[in-house]
Amino acid sequence: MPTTAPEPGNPAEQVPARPFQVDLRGVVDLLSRHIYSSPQVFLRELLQNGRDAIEARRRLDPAAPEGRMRITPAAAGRPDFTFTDNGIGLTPAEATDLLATVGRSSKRDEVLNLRREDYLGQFGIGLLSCFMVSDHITVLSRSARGGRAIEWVGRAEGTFHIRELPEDQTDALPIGTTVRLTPRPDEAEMLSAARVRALAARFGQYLPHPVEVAAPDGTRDTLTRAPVFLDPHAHPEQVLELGTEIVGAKPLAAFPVEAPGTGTRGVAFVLPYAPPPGGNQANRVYLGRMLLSERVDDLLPDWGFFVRCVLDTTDLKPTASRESFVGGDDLEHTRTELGAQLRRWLLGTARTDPHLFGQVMGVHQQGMKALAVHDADLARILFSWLTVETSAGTMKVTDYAALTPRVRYTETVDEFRQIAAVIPADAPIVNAGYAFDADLLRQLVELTPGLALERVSVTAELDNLNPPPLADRESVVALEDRATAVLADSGAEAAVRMFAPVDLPALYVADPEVLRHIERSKATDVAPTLWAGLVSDADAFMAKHAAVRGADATARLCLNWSNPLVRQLADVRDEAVFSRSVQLVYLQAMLAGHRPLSARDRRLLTTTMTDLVHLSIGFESDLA
Ligand SMILES: Nc1ncnc2c1ncn2[C@@H]1O[C@H](COP(=O)(O)OP(=O)(O)OP(=O)(O)O)[C@@H](O)[C@H]1O
Repeated sequence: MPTTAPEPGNPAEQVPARPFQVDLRGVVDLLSRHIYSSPQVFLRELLQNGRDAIEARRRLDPAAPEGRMRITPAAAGRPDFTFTDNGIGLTPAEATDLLATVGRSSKRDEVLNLRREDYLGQFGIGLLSCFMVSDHITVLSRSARGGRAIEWVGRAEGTFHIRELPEDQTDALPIGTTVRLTPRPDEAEMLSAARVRALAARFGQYLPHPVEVAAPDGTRDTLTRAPVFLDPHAHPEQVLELGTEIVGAKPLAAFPVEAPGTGTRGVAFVLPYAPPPGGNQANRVYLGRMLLSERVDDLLPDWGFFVRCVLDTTDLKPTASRESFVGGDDLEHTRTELGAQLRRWLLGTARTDPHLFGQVMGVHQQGMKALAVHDADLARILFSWLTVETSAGTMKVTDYAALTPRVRYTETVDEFRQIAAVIPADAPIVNAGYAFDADLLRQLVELTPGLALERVSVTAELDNLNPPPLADRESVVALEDRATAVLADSGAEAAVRMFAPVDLPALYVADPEVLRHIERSKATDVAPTLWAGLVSDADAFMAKHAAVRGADATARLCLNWSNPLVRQLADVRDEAVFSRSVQLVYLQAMLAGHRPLSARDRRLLTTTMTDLVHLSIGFESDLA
C-alpha cells in the first residue's frame, strides 16, 4: 500500500495513504439524476464504446474485418438486451483494470499511444450508465490481442466478478464484445424493440460503421445512413430534404459551413419561419458522427438565429454529460469561424440572389436588425432591406433616410401613437419603440454622413402645433375651459391647436410619465385596497425625485381648431349636448391613440352614446 512521502515535522508521516472508496449506488444516482439527462443515454454510451473498440481494432490490425454493431432488443421469450461489436475486445487484465475502476478509461491512456480524437470516450464512466436501466451488466469479450475470453458481471450494488472462459469457449467466441443487460421492471420499455430502434437511429444513424437491430422476426435492419450534411457532392435536393426533416418545413436555403481548426463542418439551413423571440438556438451536433445534442445553443454567434445547423466535430471537447461542449478557446474559435461564414453567405446572397435575400429578410426582419446594429459592413447592405414604421407608413430604412436629414423618432410605441397622426408627411417620425429600432437608427446616423438623430417628445411636438388665430381667442379660451371642466374626472385637460389633417377632431396626448401616472390611477380603480397604497407611494416618490407632476398630473385632449366639428362645438350652448360631445371626442381620440379604455371609460362610452341618441331624438327630460 502506498504511503505519503515522509516530511519532517508532518504528524501524518507514518500514516499509509488509502485509496478513496466509491459507493457505486451513489455514482449511478449521480449519473442518472445529475450528469445524464435521461436513462436513454445508456444506448449512446454502448454505441460509443462499440465504435471506439472498432477504431482501436483497426489501428491494431488494418486488415481487420469491417466493423459493425448488432443490437438485439429485449422481447417476449428473450428477456435480455444484447449489444455486440466486433471491435478490439478486452484481455482478462484489461477487463479487470478498466471495467472495475470507475473513472478509468483506456482512451486517454498515453501508454497505449492512442490518438485522443479517434475516440469518443474519455471519462471512464459511460458503461455505468447501463445501471440506469439494468441491475446487472454482463460483458463477454475476446481480445484481438489474443488470450482467453472473459466474462465480467457488474452489479448495481457495487460488486463485480470476472472469470476467464476455458479455451474451447474462447475459441467459440468471435473477437469483440457483447454487453448483456436484463431490464429492470421500471425501465423495461427502454430496452424494448421500438424504443431501442428509435434511440439507436437517433444517436447512431451517421456512425461510420453499420449498426444493425434485430427485428422480432429474426431479420436485421441496418439503421446507419450516409451523412449528406458532410458530403460536399450531395445533391442539393437531398440536403434540403434533410433540412426539412430537421427544421420541420422546407428551409429557404442550405449552405455548407466549417471551422477546420476544430474539425467542425456541416450545413446551415436557413429557417423558413422566424424563431420565437428569446428562444434558444437549437443546432444539431454530432461528435465523431455520434449525436451529441439536438439543442446546442452556443456554437453560433447570438445573431445566428436565422439558421439551424447540422454539424459534426472531431475536436471540440464534450462535457461529461456529453450533451454540450466545454467552453474555452476552441469553442470561441468555432463560433467566430461559423459566424464569419453565415455573414459571408448573407453578403454573397445579397449580391448574387436578391430574390432569395429578400425572402430571408422578409422572414427574419427582427433578427437582421439585431445583426445590423453590431455589424457596420452588413448594416450598409441591410438598410435597404430593413423597414421601420413611420408616421407616413412603413418604409425601408434607406428610403426614410433619403426623405430627411433629420432622423426623428419616438422612443416608445405609446408616444408614436399619440402624435403620429399630426406629423407632416414630408418629415415623418419613426416609431422606434420596437426591439432594436432605436439602435438601428443610431447605427444609420453613424454610418450616413449628413444625417442627424433627434428624439421626439410628445409635449414638445404639441408645443410646435400652431395656436388658433388671435381673432378666435375668446371662443378658443371658452372652449378650453368648458371642455376641461367636462373632462375633470378623466384626468385630462383640453387645449385647442390647429393641425393637419383637418378631419382629425382631437388628439389624446400625455408624456410617458403622465401616462404611467394615469395607468397607476386606473389600477387603483380595479384593486383599490391592494394597489392604492403602492401606487400612492410610487407617485409620491416620483413627484419628489423625478419632478413629475404627481397627483395632479393631466393628459391633454388637444382639440383641432381646423376641424369643423370642433368649431361647431364652441358654439354649442346646450350643456348636455356639449358635455356628451366632448366626452365622445375624448373617447374617440383615446381609441385612435390605441389607449386602453378603463372600466370607467367604457361606462362613459356607453352612457354618452345613449345620451346622444336620446338627445338627437328629443328625449332629454332627465339629462343634466
Ligand atoms: N465494447 C468495448 N470493447 C472494448 N473495450 C471496452 C468496451 N466497452 C468498454 N470498454 C473499455 O472499458 C473502458 C471504460 O468504458 P466506459 O464506457 O465506462 O468509459 P469510456 O468509454 O472510456 O469513457 P466515457 O465515460 O467518456 O464513455 C473503456 O475505456 C474501454 O477501455
